[in-house]
Amino acid sequence: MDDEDIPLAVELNETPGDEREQGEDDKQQEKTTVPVTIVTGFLGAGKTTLVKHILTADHGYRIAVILNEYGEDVGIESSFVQSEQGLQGADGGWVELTNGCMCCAVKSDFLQALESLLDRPGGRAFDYILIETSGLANPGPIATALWTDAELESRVNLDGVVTVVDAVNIDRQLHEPRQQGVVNEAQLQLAYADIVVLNKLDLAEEEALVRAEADIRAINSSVTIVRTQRSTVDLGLILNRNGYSHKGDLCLPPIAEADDEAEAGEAAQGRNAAGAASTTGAGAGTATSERTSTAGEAPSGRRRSTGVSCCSSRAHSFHGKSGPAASSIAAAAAAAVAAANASNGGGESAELTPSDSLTAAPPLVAAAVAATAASAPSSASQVMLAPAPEGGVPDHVHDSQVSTISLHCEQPVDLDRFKSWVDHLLWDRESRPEEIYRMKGLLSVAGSDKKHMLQAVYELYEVVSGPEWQPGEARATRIVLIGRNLRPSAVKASWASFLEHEEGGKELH
Ligand SMILES: Nc1nc2c(ncn2[C@@H]2O[C@H](COP(=O)(O)OP(=O)(O)OP(=O)(O)O)[C@@H](O)[C@H]2O)c(=O)[nH]1
Repeated sequence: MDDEDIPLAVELNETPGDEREQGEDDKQQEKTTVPVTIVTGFLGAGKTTLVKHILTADHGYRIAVILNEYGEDVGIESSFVQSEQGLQGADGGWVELTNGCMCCAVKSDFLQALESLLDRPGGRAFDYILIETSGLANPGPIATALWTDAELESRVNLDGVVTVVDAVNIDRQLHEPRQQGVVNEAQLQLAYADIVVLNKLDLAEEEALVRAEADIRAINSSVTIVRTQRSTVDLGLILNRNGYSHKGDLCLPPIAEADDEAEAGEAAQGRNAAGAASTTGAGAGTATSERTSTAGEAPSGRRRSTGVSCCSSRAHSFHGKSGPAASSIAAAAAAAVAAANASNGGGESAELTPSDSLTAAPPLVAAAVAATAASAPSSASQVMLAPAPEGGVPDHVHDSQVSTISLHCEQPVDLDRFKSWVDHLLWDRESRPEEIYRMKGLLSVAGSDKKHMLQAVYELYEVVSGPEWQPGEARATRIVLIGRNLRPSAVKASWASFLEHEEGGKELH
């Protein structure tokens, strides 16, 4: 034997009989079950872009995709996915795409969608399942459920967790402190990752990419990281990883087995999908957006404010604390983070308190969408979002909470005016408390028969035109905003004022 060869402690052909039988049983079971990959990642990282890539790539699989959609507005993005892929007919929420793949958009109940998929008449006419979580979701509960639900487990096998990371924004996302007892979701998503797709290479400097990789490894040192643009990843790296094929020898942090924890996770999942996943600590966020009236052009042709500074700070470590009521899922994430702490040895950064991230959900701020048109201003000069009143955030928004606001109108919008409205909303932030993480919208644009899609991630946004509206399809504009310190009345008032000047009067929902 060459000196450099590492001797094997156990010869490969010496596997004891029992173990071999067990291994064969496992393999047999895997053959008869359908692999499931969970695609997670923070808001706007590129999860849906990855799903679209998978749905259109030449892999020969018939893939069923369960897409997450925000709160009340199921359908904004899936409407585009379906139109791009060709719609063949809907069945119980499931839509068959022309390439043999299927997709279904749900608000939060992934497991119910999974069951409905597995129970479809005609059997399992697909050989792979993808589940895309909400950008604010902790992927732990769904991973846990796939492991612990006996009924499901006999029909599917968890193949892996793919976490998509926005290379431009990961720094601020990871270092946003949360209220005591709540784990930052971006950190959890990394803690559970088997593979990280470090996306948006075209927008990030090499230095930022290296920093991002170091931060990712500080949380999850064993994860594989692949750099991508437009989430275009070699599918061999993310599908059929068999990451969980040897039970009891997980490459993930250990996952809870108790039913009650799965239920707690379900609650958390629903809460997240409803758009009010967590509360955050005061003063959170390192995002900086200088006030500017000049739009710059991002490399992709997107609009962004010229004064935006991304990836401005680098924290050197995370401080894990475990608490008495720690769920094992939270503890698992904490363990991953704590391991990073140990290796980093301290330093200044956000406080992380992972002890009870899955305990009682905070009050849903989504209810804030109940703000009424009565608060709408009457003059065009008030289209702008008002600054925060003296003394900080108004009382109807709890400080630092993440929430969702939905906007809607029936009449077509003027595209240029709409963009000006978005410019203002995202860029003119001086003295306003709102921090908008994400916007998505399906637009009905005046003078166009095509659907338009608004996509915004922090300050960067684009509006792209897509397929034509189908005959009989209700043309309307729907927008969702997710962010922190959102003041529904101010946002709704701004929207109402924008609509007031659109032809056909205004309509506010
Ligand atoms: N420039 C650039 N834009 C990208 C890249 N990947 C995705 N995007 C854009 O980023 C925006 C968000 O992408 P999505 O795939 O919708 O992100 P997501 O993670 O599904 O977002 P949520 O569902 O809101 O959490 C879209 O406008 C994409 O076109 C990339 O590599 N480069």
